[in-house]
Amino acid sequence: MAVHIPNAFLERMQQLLGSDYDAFRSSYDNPRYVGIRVNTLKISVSSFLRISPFELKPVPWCSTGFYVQTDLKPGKHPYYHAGLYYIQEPSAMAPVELLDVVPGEKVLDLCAAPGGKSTQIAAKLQGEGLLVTNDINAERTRALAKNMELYGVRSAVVLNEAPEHIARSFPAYFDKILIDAPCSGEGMFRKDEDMARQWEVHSTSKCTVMQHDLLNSAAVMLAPGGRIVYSTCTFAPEENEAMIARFLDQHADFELVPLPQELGFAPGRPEWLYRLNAEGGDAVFSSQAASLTAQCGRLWPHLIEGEGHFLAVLQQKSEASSAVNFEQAGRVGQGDREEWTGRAERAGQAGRYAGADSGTEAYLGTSTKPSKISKKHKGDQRGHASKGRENVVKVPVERELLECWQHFASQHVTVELPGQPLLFGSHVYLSPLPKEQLAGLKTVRPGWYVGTVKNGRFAPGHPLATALSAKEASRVLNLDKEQGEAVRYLKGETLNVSASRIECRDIQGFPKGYVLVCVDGISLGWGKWLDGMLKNEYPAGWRWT
Ligand SMILES: C[S@@+](CC[C@H](N)C(=O)[O-])C[C@H]1O[C@@H](n2cnc3c(N)ncnc32)[C@H](O)[C@@H]1O
Repeated sequence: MAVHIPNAFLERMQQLLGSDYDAFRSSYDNPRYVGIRVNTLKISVSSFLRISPFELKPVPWCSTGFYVQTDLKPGKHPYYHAGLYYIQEPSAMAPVELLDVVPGEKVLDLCAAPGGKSTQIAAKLQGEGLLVTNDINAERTRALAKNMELYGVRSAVVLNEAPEHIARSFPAYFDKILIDAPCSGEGMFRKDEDMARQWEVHSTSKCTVMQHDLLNSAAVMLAPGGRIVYSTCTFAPEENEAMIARFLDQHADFELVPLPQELGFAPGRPEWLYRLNAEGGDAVFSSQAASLTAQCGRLWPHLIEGEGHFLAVLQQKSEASSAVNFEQAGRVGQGDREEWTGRAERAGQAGRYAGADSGTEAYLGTSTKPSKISKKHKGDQRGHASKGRENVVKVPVERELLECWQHFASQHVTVELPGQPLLFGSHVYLSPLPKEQLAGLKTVRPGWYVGTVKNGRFAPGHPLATALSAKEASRVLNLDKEQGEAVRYLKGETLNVSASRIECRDIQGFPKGYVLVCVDGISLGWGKWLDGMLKNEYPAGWRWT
C-alpha cells in the first residue's frame, strides 16, 4: 500500500541525506515492522518462548523484544489480555534499554502515554523502587493508567501534570528520567499516516519550544549522577542534535554516553547542525557542543528493521549536582515558588477524590482543574472533604475502611503486599509514596488500586487481580485457552465451573467467593464462585469484542 509522504519532507531529506537518500526513500515501499515485548513482570522470556503462539525473531537492541509477522494479530490472543506482552514498534523499544534501569531505582517517565515505555521501565524495576509516569494530556493518561494495570505494575504513580509542577515537588530526586518527547513524528509516516497529515499542519518550531522546556525540567529533577534519555521519532535536526547541543551548552555537568553502534545505532549528524548554524534562525549552540552530538544515535528505516528514531543518553557527570536549581526549569521562577508553597499547604489540608474504579481518576490535593466527583461516588466520601467545606478526616472511619481491606487480603492473598495503604474516599491504594509527596499534583493513580469498600464489604479492584501471580492468591481457577473458555471469560460470560477445579490455598479448601481467574497460570481478573457457577467480574470496559 502506498504511503502518503509530504513532498516538502522528502525534498529536505534529499538535501540532508545526499547519496543515502534513494535507500531511505525506498524503505517507504516496504511494510512496517510489528513487534511485541515480553512483559517480564508476568513471565520470563524463556518461559514465553516455550508457549509463544507466534514465530519470533529477536530485536537486536532489546533482549525482551521480538518481531512478529505483519499479518498476525497479536492483540487477539488471551495472552495479550493476560498482559504477557506489549505490542510495540521495535525502534520504540530502544530508549528504555539505554536508560539502564535497575531494580530499586526511582524513575520518571515524563511524556509517557499510552505507556509502552513505562511498562518496559516497570518490568526493569521488577517491583522494586518507584516509577512516576506522567503525561500532560488528560485523555491519554487514561490509556496510560489502563496499560499500567493490564501489565500488572504495582509500584507506579500516574500523574497528569505539567513537568515544571512535578519539578517543584521532586527536585534532584530521580535516578533515571526518560523524555520520549512530543515531536513532528517524521519517523512514523510509514506506521501512522495521520502523522504525515499532521506534519503538514504543525511546524517543527512548536515542538522545539516544548522539547527545550522538557529537558530543563528533567535536569532539575535528576538526582546527582543520574541519567536522562531523550528520544524522538523524527529526523529533523532542530528537534534532535540541536536540542542536545543547546542542552550541553547550558548544562556543563552533563556528558553524552556513546551508543553501541554494533546494535544498529548510527551516529548523530553534527554536520547538519553546522548547516543550521550557517542558515541562522533558531539555532543556538556552540560548535564544540555540536560536534559532541556525533555521540547521539539514530535508527534509520533503511539501515535497521524498524522506524526512524533519535536517541541521546545524557549522564550527569559529578556528584555535585546543579540539579537543585529551580531557575534552570525555565518558567519556575521565584514568584512561582511562592505560589507553589501556598498551593502545597492548601492541598495538604484538602485531599480531594474522584472515583477510582478502573478507568476513572483520583486527584489528590488541589489541582488546577476541578476534581471530577462522579455522582455514584459522592455518597462514599464519609469523613472526606465536601465542596466548600474544611476537610475533617474521621480517623475511626478510615481505620474501619482499611480494616475491611486488611481482612480481605488476609482471606484472599497469601503474601504481604508492598506499599502503604492509602484511602481516597472509600477506595484503597497501595502507594510507593507518602500521600503528602503528591499534594498539589494532578494524580490519576497514587499507586496500585486494590479495591473499594462498599457497604462495609471490600470489593477487589481489577488491577489487584492483574498484578497478582497465581501463587499469591488463595483461590485460583485456571482456564483452558484451547477450549475457548478463556475467551468466553474475557467476553464477560458466566462460566460453569466445578468446585474441584478451584485450587484453594490457606483457607481449608473452601472455594466459595472471589477467585483469581488465570490462563496458563497468568492472572486475567476476578470471578466470584458459588455452587458451580463463576460470576464474571471482568470489567465491562476491558472486554474482548
Ligand atoms: C511520543 S508520545 C509518548 C509515547 C510514550 N512514551 C509511549 O512509549 O507509549 C509523546 C507524549 O508526550 C505528551 N506531551 C506533550 N507535551 C508534553 C508536556 N509538556 N509534558 C508532558 N507530556 C507531554 C503527549 O501527550 C504524548 O502522549
